[in-house]
Amino acid sequence: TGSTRPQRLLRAVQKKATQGDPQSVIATIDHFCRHSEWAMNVGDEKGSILDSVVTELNPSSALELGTYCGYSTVRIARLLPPGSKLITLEFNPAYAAVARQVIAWAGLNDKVQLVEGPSGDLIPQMKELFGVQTFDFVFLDHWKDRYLPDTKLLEECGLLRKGTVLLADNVICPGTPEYLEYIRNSSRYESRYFKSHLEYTKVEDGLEKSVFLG
Ligand SMILES: O=c1[nH]cnc2c(O)cc(-c3ccc(F)cc3)cc12
Ligand SMILES: [Mg+2]
Repeated sequence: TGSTRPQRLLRAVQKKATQGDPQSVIATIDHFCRHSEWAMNVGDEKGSILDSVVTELNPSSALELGTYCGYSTVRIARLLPPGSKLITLEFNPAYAAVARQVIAWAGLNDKVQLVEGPSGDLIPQMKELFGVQTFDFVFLDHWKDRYLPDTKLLEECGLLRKGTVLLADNVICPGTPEYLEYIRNSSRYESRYFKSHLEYTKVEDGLEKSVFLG
C-alpha cells in the first residue's frame, strides 16, 4: 500500500511550491514530471498555447473535461478575470482528491468548481446544477473516445454559443481521429491545429482549436 503517482506529485507541490502562487505550482509539477515521474498533464509547451488561447478569449464561463491532478485547471483559472468560473469534471475519485488539494494550494478555490462524475452524465445537468447558460471556453482533456460524444452533447444541451472556443488536447497522441474528422468537416466549426509535442517528450502531439459558429 504505497503512494500513487498523483499523491507523489501532490507531495512535491506541498513541499516545493509557494501557497497561493499558481506559477510556482505549475513550475513544480513541470519539474516533477520532467525529472522525477512523467504524468499526463498538458505540460509547459502545450500549456503555453493553452495560456494564449485563454488570455485572448478572456472567458467568463469555462468548462474543463478531465481534471487529473489539476495542472491545467490551475493554468486556466489563474488567467480568468474576477467573477468568472471554471467548472472541471473528473470521474476518477482518486484524481479528484489530489486535484482539489493542488487547486487549493494554488489559492484558486474561488474560481474553480470541481465536480466528480462521468462527463456524459454531468453535461446535461450543467444548467440545472450550476446555473450555466453557455460556455465561452471548453478544454477537452479527458478520454479520447469521449471527445466526440461529449461535443455533440454540449451542442444538444445548448451549452455552446456563437464564438465558443473548444480546445482539445492529444489530438495526435494518443489521438482522437473521429473527433478530428467531425470537427474539421463540420460547417458549424472553424478549426485550426497547433502542432506541439506530447508533454515532457519529443513525440509529436498537438491541440485543435475550434470555434463554434452557431
Ligand atoms: O488519457 C489521457 N487523458 C488526457 N490527457 C492525456 C495525455 O495528455 C497523454 C496521454 C498519454 C499519452 C501517451 C502515452 F504513452 C500515455 C498516455 C493520455 C491522456
Ligand atoms: Mg492531455
